[in-house]
Formats: sequence, structure tokens, C-alpha cells
Amino acid sequence: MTGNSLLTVESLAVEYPSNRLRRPPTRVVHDVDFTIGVHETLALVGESGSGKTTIGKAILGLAPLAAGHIWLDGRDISTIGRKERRALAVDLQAVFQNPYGSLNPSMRVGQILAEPLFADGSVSKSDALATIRRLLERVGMPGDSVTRYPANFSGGQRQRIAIARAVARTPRLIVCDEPTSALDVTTQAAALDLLTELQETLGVSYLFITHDLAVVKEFADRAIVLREGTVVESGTSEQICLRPVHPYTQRLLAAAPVPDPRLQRKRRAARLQLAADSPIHLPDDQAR
Ligand SMILES: Nc1ncnc2c1ncn2[C@@H]1O[C@H](COP(=O)(O)OP(=O)(O)OP(=O)(O)O)[C@@H](O)[C@H]1O
Repeated sequence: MTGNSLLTVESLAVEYPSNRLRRPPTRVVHDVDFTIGVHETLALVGESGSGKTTIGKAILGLAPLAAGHIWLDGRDISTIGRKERRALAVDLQAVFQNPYGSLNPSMRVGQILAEPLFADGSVSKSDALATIRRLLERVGMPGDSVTRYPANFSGGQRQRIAIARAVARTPRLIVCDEPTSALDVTTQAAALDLLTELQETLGVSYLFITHDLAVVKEFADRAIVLREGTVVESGTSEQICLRPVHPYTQRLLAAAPVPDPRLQRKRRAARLQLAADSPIHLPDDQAR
């Protein structure tokens, strides 16, 4: 285990049980190692199905570990039981992709934000309302949101509420699984600004799961590139986005959409060249 890291993932393997009788489980994450430092953002990138969400779930205790260990702040959290896992919610939180599905539609925003505050009985009812109003203000939402339901808000506003819920107890680490990919470009930028600002004020670390390399370059300190559940490359986000070494990373970059048509043509040409050099499958629409 690394001395100064907040999160250490060591030799992680994850298997999902087969839904066919007598079929062995399928291993989708193989021998993955990484660390995340205090106040650091580590991006996990790779094409669809490469195992990014599964690794996030394994950290959150939502996917079964076939091998390996996960330490949070020096404590092995790969073997803890349900009760300890619940208590861990103070330090470890998540923001998911779909702000429409991740907030309970039958709960008012005030109730949604109260839940983590009351989780271990350490916040009194009278303190909670003031804390909730502070949280809403911190994420740029009006105070009267407390009495309204998620359905009254846009996708970007719902993601702000989800972020407010995640930071309610000032966690050490937030697993952000594609938190901006369901948002339009402007709302996406505002959500990333909010996450950056919260990191600066709260000192939280992020595991940032994304397929968007432009976001990685802007937002992450370091990145890990996954292919079929295996790490193929890791480095600073600048290295990964500007000087990728592995052909798979180079192809991911070449496939990333860019608004500048000249640059897009150049990247497409580079990508076709790489496709000729190494036979990695990419979806048809990206091969055009
Ligand atoms: N609950 C599950 N049971 C069985 N297989 C699963 C389960 N969840 C994911 N998988 C498989 O595990 C592999 C990795 O999936 P995962 O969702 O982690 O990838 P990902 O990189 O996050 O993809 P995406 O970017 O599309 O979300 C895929 O082959 C997927 O089909």
C-alpha cells in the first residue's frame, strides 16, 4: 500500500456471475493498480465496456471483488461488512451519470439532502435545515428548492442537487461516474466548474470516470487508460491527452470529437493510419 495516497487499489480483479447455469463467472477487470492522492483528481478513461464503471462500483462496494484490495486512508475497505460500508458514506460518496435516475422523484430536495446528514445521527434537526440551505447556496441553487421535487428542475440543476448530496458530509473521495455526459455543453462546463470549486474549498479527491478526453485534459491531474479491463497506460492528464504512448490511447484520442473541422480531418487521417497499423476494434460510426 502506498504511504501518502488517499485511495489505493491493488491487483483488483472483478468478476460477474454468469446468468447461465454452470457457466464460470466472467472476469471484466484484471489486475488493476492505482492510487489517488489527497485533493487529487484521477480520470479513468476507456471505450464503452472497458470496465470503468465496474471499478467505480468495486470501490463503492457495489461490485464483487474476485481478487485484490482497496484501501481508503489506510483502511482496507475491500472486506468490510454492510454496517461499516454504511458508516463509510461519510468519507466516500458518488455522483452518477443520470441526474434523472439518481434522485428519488418522490422526495423533496430538502429530504434528499437531509438523508446523508441524518445517516449517523450526528446532525440535529435544527442544524440540518441551515446546513441544507448552505449546501444549496454552495452549488448555486435557490434556497426555496428545499420544498420542491426533482421533477421541477432541469438536468443541470438536478446534477447540482446530486453534487450537493454527495458533499453534504464533506467526504474524502467522490466517485464521479460520467457526471456530465448527460448534460449539454454549457451545463457540463458549469458542473465541472462547480466540482473544481468544491475540490478547492473542501479538499475532496475525485475518481472521475469518463470517455471524454477533452474533459480529462481540463479537469484531471492524472489519468488511467483502460482497455478490456486492463490498464494500458497511465500518466499525467497532459501526457495522456497530448503525448499518448499506447496505440489504443492514440486511437481513443483520434476518435474524440473536436469542434475544429481542420483538426478533425487531421485526427481522422492519423486515426486511419493507426487503424492500419494495429487491429483494435472501434465502433463503425467512429471508423468513418
Ligand atoms: N452486472 C453485470 N453483470 C454482468 N456483466 C456486467 C455487469 N455490469 C457490467 N458488465 C460487463 O462488464 C464489462 C465492463 O462494463 P462497465 O460498465 O464497467 O464498462 P464501462 O467502461 O463503464 O462502459 P460504459 O462507458 O459503456 O459505461 C462489460 O463487458 C459489461 O457488459
